[in-house]
Parts: sequence; C-alpha cells; structure tokens
Amino acid sequence: MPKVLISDKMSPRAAEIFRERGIEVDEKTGLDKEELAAIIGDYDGLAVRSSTKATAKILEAATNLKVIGRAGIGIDNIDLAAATNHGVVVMNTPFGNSITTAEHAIAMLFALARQIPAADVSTQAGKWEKSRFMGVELAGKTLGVVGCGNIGSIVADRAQGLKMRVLAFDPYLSPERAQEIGVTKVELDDLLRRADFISLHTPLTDKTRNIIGERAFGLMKLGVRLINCARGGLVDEAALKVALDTGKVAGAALDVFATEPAKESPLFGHPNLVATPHLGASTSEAQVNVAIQVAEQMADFLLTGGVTNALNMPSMTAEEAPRLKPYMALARQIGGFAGQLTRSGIRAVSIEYEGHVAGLNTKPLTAVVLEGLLKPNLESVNMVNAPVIARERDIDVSEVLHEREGDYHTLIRLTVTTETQTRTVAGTLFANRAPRIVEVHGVPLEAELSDHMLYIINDDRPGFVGALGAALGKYDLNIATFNLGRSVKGGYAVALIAVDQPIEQEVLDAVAGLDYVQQVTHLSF
Ligand SMILES: NC(=O)C1=CN([C@@H]2O[C@H](COP(=O)(O)OP(=O)(O)OC[C@H]3O[C@@H](n4cnc5c(N)ncnc54)[C@H](O)[C@@H]3O)[C@@H](O)[C@H]2O)C=CC1
Ligand SMILES: O=C(O)C(=O)COP(=O)(O)O
Repeated sequence: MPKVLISDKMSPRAAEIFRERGIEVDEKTGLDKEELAAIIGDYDGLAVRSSTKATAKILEAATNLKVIGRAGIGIDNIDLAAATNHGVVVMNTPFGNSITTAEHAIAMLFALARQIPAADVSTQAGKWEKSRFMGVELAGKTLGVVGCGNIGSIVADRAQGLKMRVLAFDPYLSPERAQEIGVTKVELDDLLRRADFISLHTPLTDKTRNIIGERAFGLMKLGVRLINCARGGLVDEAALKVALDTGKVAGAALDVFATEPAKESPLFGHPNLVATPHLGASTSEAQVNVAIQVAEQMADFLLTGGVTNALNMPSMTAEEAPRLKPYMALARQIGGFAGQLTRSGIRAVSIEYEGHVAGLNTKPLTAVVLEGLLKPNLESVNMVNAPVIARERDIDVSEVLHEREGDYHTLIRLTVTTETQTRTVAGTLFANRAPRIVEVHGVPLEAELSDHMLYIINDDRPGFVGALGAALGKYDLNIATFNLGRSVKGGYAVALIAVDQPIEQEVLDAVAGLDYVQQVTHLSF
C-alpha cells in the first residue's frame, strides 16, 4: 500500500481521500528539515503547501518518493530540478485557489484606498480620527496588473466591475486574450508610469525577482499604491521602504515577503503599510478545493500512473494510464534495444507513431522511449528526467504521427542517429497487449524480448545458422526462441536469439569468431 506524508496544514479532506482510496497517510506538520529528512525515506508521496521546503537534501533522503503534491499554485518551496533528477513527479493545483487569491488582492485594494486597517485600529482605540483617514475612490482609476495569468485576469475582471481601467503587463498574454478579458496590454514601464494602483501576479523567477525595485519606483506616479499577493521576492523591500518614507508610494499592501514567516521587517509599523501573513489562499473554500485536488491527483498517480498538473512530466489521465500501460512496456523495450546497441554519442532521436498508437497521448511514451534509450549508459534515468537529460545533451528529439495503419494495426518506430550511424527498431503490440519487435535496421522479423538475448548481424550465407547452433550447443546454451530476418537475399541478416541462461563473454567471443558475423551483442530486457 503506498504511503503519503502530509507535512503542511491542509483541509482534512486530503487525508480522508487518501484513506478512502486505500493509501496510508501520516499528517506531521511543523517538522524541521532534519526531522523531515529522517522520515521522508518511508514515503511514496509528500503533500505540501508553502511551508515545507522540499530541498535537494530532502529529495536525496527521499529514497522511495515518487510524487510531491502542492496543494496550491507556487512551487518555489520545491526544488524542481532536484525532484526531476530523482525521478519525482511534482504536481500542483493550478486553479483551486485562484479566485480566493484574486479576492484577497481586491480586499487589499480597498484596504489601501480607504486605509481600513489603520482606521480600524484608531477607531477601536477610541480616537475617532475622521479627518485623518481621507480615502481615494477606485472608480475611474487605473489598475496595472503585472502578470495576467489565472489570478491576474480574475483581478482584472473584478477591477473592471469596480469601473477601473486595467492595464496589463505580461509578455505571454496574447492580444486576443487581452481583448477578451478587457485589458490593455502594455509594456512594464508604460504600466508603471500610468497606474494608480499596481497589483503583482507573476511567479517568482529569475526574470521577476525584484521586478519592483528602485528603477520601477522611479517611474511610478507620485502617490501610487502597490499590492503584492504573489511572491515576496518580486518587490525589493528596502526600495519599497524608501518609496513609502518619501511618499512616492502612498500605500503598500503585502501578503507575501522575501523571507517567510516574516516575523520582523523594517517595513513593519509604517503607517501606510497593510500586511497579511500569506493569506491569499486562505479561505475554507479554496483550502477544500486544493486539498481534494491534490489528494485525488496524487492518489491517481500512485495507484494508476495517471498524471495531472505535473510540472516535470507530460500529463496522462487516470483513464489513459491503463490504455498506455502496454505501450509503455513496448516503448521501454524499443528504447532499451537501441540504447544497448548504442556505443557513441546520440545526436538525434525520431519516434514515429503509426496506426492506433498515433491517436493516443504519445508524450509519456516518448519520455519512456528516451528512458529506455539512455538507461544502458547513464545512472538514474527515469521517464521524468529522461527528456531533460536528452535536452541537456543536445539530442534532437522529434515525434512523427501517422494516423493511418501500415503493415501493423499499431507501431512505434525509433530511429537513433549517433555520431557514427543511424539505427532503427520498431515494435507493435500483439492482441493489443504483448510487445513484439517487428523490425530491426529495416529488416522485418518478429521477436519477443527477454532476459538473455543475442543480437547478431551477419552476411546472409548458407550454413551460418547451423554453425551458430553448434557454437551455442558447445556452451550448453539452450535456445528458447530464434528469430531471423534479412535485408535482401545475399545481403545482411539479423538474428535475435533468446537463450535460457546468462550469456558469458566467451560465448560472445565464440560467436563473433564465426564466419560471416559482422556484429554480436548481448541484450537483456
Ligand atoms: N498569496 C498567496 O497565497 C498566493 C499566491 N499565488 C501566487 O500568485 C502568482 C500567480 O499565480 P497564477 O495566476 O495562478 O499563475 P499563472 O501562471 O496563471 O500566471 C502567471 C502569469 O505571469 C506571467 N509572467 C511570467 N513571467 C512574467 C514576467 N517576467 N513578467 C510579467 N508576467 C510574467 C505569465 O505569463 C502568466 O500569465 C504565483 O506566484 C503564485 O505562486 C498563488 C496563490 C496563492
Ligand atoms: O498557492 C500558492 O501559490 C500560495 O502561495 C498559497 O500558499 P499556502 O498554501 O497558503 O501556503
């Protein structure tokens, strides 16, 4: 039974779903990094929010871990590259808390416009400072949305409901989408110059870190108001302090901080600062949404292999997973076949999907072909990291889909180009389940792959098969299956021979010494 650890506070629905689906679950929140490292090796899955830091060290210790589920959106607390290297799938719940977070940004907008938090403190202190808290109206003002994805576009929608004009800076926002959601797409500097309110909704990346710093404040209108419900590192907090002190920024509302938990900050205590402790996603509705989603997604993956919302692996629905399973076996064998024959650097890989398979989700199959191909020569390759490794090694990977059937109802053909040659191998599923190799090097043959196999290329000459049988008999090797094919009469022949025992080097040497043999390789599947 798979075992999951929930290491951040989450709606009880997550644990209930894991249990309902037959997954053992432990809930241990507030662990420090040593405590987490000490127990993580026991788990197949880890469910987190933003507190747990899934660092490279934790992943190193996570010897059984297969999946990390983020009940929320941002995954900056998870070392994605390290997870990928360890073959751990990382998934999030990209929509479960977006409305709630957008609503928090709108709440911040009002809080700033009408200074509600400070007015509340003053009023409850018995001061009745009516003239101190003069506000600004939102209608007719310009809101600049930086990052107009799921949350940014909901904020834009709500702001238009308040009769604000919305400018958006997002390099990936298409003009059509901008028009559809009623925002004006502008460059960042233009937005900074024109906006009365600015709300940030980008992920934290190398490009967005400190995107709002001294230079940006310099461009803004005097008396601008800034809202950050995305990630702390987007705003240079020291520069913000200066901008608040000088009055350039009339108010800033921060839900997120460069270091969290933010128990102290030079910004704290500033009369024009509104601060909340990373509450963007904290509504009961959003927390139930993300808990259900993350538990369902992780359970699907652990129980069926279905992959939804993964950030380091192609998606595969729970319905697709069983249909793809026999193809995964075939893809792994085809990749492994070519990989075991490959002796020099791989330049290009082309995978053709023909007939039935071309109508399926081929992305996971390509990942598995690459895993099979790279595994014989590299440590710790799996379907999660194989596409990344291929990219890092400048291997050009292409997929070709032929929906029409050829000689077979369904076929995967792999062509691998190395520094020295090009090799092809193709396979099908018999009765839609059992993998069979049906073509090697352009030569048709039909072979089931097994543990101990000889792959031989020889000149197509009479007497060769007899000589080979005699040589194997001499070493007491019992032939289980013998599959032969040839290019053309008198050309070259390919043999795939399964034997019952492990094949020693002296057998390979003896076969290599036979007349007409061009190549002999031991293959194992
Ligand atoms: N405060 C909180 O509790 C919560 C914070 N968040 C954070 O909100 C942020 C946005 O989340 P979503 O809208 O769901 O993400 P999303 O991926 O739907 O949208 C992000 C947008 O930012 C844009 N973007 C990327 N790089 C950019 C750049 N250099 N300049 C301008 N735009 C850029 C993307 O094109 C995309 O449209 C994330 O950082 C997420 O972690 C999300 C949920 C809760
Ligand atoms: O979903 C996100 O990106 C969030 O920032 C929410 O964080 P949380 O789950 O509330 O710790």
